[in-house]
Amino acid sequence: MKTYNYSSLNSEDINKLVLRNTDSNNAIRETVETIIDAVKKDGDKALKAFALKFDQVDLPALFINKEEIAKLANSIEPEVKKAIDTAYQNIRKFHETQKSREEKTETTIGVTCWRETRAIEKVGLYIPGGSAVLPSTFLMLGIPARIAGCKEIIVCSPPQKNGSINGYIAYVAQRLDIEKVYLVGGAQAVAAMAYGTESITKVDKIFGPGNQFVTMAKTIVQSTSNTAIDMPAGPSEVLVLADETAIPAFVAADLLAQAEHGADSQSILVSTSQHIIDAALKELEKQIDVLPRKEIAAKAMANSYAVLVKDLKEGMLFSNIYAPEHLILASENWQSITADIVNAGSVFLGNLTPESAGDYASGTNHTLPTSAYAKSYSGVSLDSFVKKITFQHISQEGIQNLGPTVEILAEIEGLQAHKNAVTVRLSTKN
Ligand SMILES: NC(=O)c1ccc[n+]([C@@H]2O[C@H](COP(=O)([O-])OP(=O)(O)OC[C@H]3O[C@@H](n4cnc5c(N)ncnc54)[C@H](O)[C@@H]3O)[C@@H](O)[C@H]2O)c1
Ligand SMILES: N[C@H](CO)Cc1c[nH]c[nH+]1
Ligand SMILES: [Zn+2]
Repeated sequence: MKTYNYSSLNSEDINKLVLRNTDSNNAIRETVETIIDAVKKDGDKALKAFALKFDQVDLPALFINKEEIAKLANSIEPEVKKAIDTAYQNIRKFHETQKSREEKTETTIGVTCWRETRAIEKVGLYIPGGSAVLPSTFLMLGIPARIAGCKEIIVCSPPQKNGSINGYIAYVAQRLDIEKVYLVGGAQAVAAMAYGTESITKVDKIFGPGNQFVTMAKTIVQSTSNTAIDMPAGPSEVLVLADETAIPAFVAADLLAQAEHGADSQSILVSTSQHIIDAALKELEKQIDVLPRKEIAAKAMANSYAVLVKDLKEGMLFSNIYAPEHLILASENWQSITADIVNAGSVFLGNLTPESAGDYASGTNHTLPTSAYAKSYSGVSLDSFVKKITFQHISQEGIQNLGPTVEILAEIEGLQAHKNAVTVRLSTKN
């Protein structure tokens, strides 16, 4: 892994360094556009053809129904059920705290304004299942969707080689009371949920992470259909900011945890200490050797780097430009620097807080913005599944009070009909 010295980098170097290798990938865009067009034209037939092409599965049916879900869910080990239940409870507890109720405000005499929350009616959840099946992502998306009260929840996940879903996905589906899981992956799943097919309902908003094909498809459909997306949540990434109080074995483990997601993942180490960088890289060589997904992790690490900085403040400057999906503060001094965090999807504080805890079971959501989108997007939360509608009521006293102001403003914009809508009320006493 290459090490850069922050003091010898100019701003152009830094801007190049923080670019993800997934950015502006025209080949992927072309592939995805072709897939979207085929789904729009041929619906379910295209979905089956893509399952054969990309997942090597000849699907007799496009979905697994409730009875099949129950059978598969029954087959899983009791200790896994217990672990899923624990994660479910913690994620539910944290997301329940996000329910908010806003006060009504009288902005001026007789004029009352407020907002009310309504669930998005139809949502589509994408559960990745290419190189690893992620039931944890199903929990992260399904729990807030249920708390919000979404009426229809469509779930798509790539078919496994046996043309089904695994028992862990089925158990989560059962816990969330999901009727069907569609055996559709990749860009074609996103297109199906954005445009609808014979068997998949068009949804109002699509949620979920995925590989470059999934993320590109989400980016395209949000501007070509009236279906919204949560955010671009692509290949996983982590930035570990470590000082001399970091523990090299922990740092190495955290870098590898995100690297094993995919060859296009990225793990960045920023440290105030050359000794910590050297020791963490040595540890990494040891730890990577025993990983079942070591080839994938090695490719991701080849696409990663370290940066030597003079202190935590300088490290945070770099981190804010990189805007990582996950930021780990591997330091006993983490309290001294949290106020400087501006851009990050989710933050893990101190040497004993592994990022994996947030991936699975601490309670926070693991569906997070990647590729520097943490500069402008938040991760998935209860808010992602609701809309906030504004309301207002104006009384007799209120229209007399506010009306003249509206009349003047409408006048200067040359919008006479707007002005009249007030004037007719001012002249009519109820
Ligand atoms: N940002 C987040 O919050 C977050 C959370 C979890 C996972 N992730 C990321 O999600 C990703 C999951 O990726 P994955 O590949 O394992 O699963 P995936 O489900 O996203 O993608 C698998 C699908 O991709 C399609 N595909 C594969 N090769 C293709 C090709 N050549 N052309 C067109 N389509 C093709 C297939 O339809 C396949 O079913 C990883 O990169 C992981 O890092 C991100
Ligand atoms: N780290 C991923 C988000 O980038 C989420 C995940 C799911 N399973 C394990 N990890
Ligand atoms: Zn992970």
